[in-house]
Amino acid sequence: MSRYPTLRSCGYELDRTIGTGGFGKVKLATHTLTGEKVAIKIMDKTKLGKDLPRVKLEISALKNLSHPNICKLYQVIETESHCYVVMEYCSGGELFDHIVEKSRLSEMESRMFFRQIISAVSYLHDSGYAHRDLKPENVLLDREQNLKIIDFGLCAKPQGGMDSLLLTSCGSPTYAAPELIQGVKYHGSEVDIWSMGVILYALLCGCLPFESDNIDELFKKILRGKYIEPGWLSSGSKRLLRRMLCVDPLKRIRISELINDPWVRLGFGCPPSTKTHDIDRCKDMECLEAISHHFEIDKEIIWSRLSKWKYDCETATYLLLLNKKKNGSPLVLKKKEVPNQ
Ligand SMILES: O=C(Nc1ccc2c(c1)CCNCC2)c1ccc(-c2cn[nH]c2)cc1OCc1ccccc1
Repeated sequence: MSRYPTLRSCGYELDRTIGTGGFGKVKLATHTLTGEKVAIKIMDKTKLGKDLPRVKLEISALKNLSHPNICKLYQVIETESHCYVVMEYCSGGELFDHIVEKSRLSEMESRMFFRQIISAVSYLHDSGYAHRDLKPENVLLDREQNLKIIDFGLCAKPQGGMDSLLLTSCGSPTYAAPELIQGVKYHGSEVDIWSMGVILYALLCGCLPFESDNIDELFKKILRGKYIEPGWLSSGSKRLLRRMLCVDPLKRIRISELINDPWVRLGFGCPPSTKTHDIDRCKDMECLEAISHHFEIDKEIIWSRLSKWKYDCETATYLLLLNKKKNGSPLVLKKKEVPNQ
């Protein structure tokens, strides 16, 4: 008997566990109706304690965000004891493991990944959010090596907009900006730029710019902002890293400059895409037709419910059908097996 009967009754067949963290675990699963694979974050609410607000924050942020490089939310299922968050399947695993596997990436491969991060973070900031915990472990890859940012449990949506200051010291020290670890007021967008600089360094160098087993030593290194520039770095890479890993947030490169930086545009001739029209929020008649046919309900009635974006089983089915369409798979919904009498 499945340990999570709720998920089975909500139309998911669970597979193995692929990640565990402070929040709980992540299991692979298949959405029965569409046959699409998903990742389900399973959290025991009774054990979350102080982390419960982080989970709520991540869910509310993900409900407002729709971008090709941000891990998609499909459905949220809550019971008395558990919270299940059904997410996009990212079978390429962590960017971190990809870097370790190749020891370091070429400048062009680094640029290919880094442009996707710029695209996602630019969209995130334009939507009024700061991630505040950007690190290679929070960047996954899908099977086509498209990059997906995860874990918005520390993101912030400053009340007064992105120009207002934050104070909470959070995130992983290794990737945290000087002003964040100093406990002074900071701009969320500026700390994200610093963390992106640490990620770019990891991509190009295969190691981290600031490391120490001793937290005080680590803080000193970050506050000094001095790091090794390996001989293989091009002058363009070195210049960009210096502009991102700039201790003074006022002198640090801004996302608007980053988008148009010559290193970022090299070989592409254009800046990374910044605007994303919410393809997932568009009314797709083929997907609506497939759902309408399967449930024998009028398309307009289905759309009137879907357009409330409740992230329930109907939202999941619609978004996963959009996925199937994007992958060129037939838009067929599986008939529910009638248990043998
Ligand atoms: O689909 C996900 N992961 C995933 C799926 C398939 C495979 C692998 C990995 C690699 C291992 N070999 C098998 C293939 C996957 C999707 C979303 C999320 C997720 C979204 N918000 N939070 C977590 C987590 C996921 O992962 C587990 C994990 C990966 C890195 C840190 C922590 C957990």
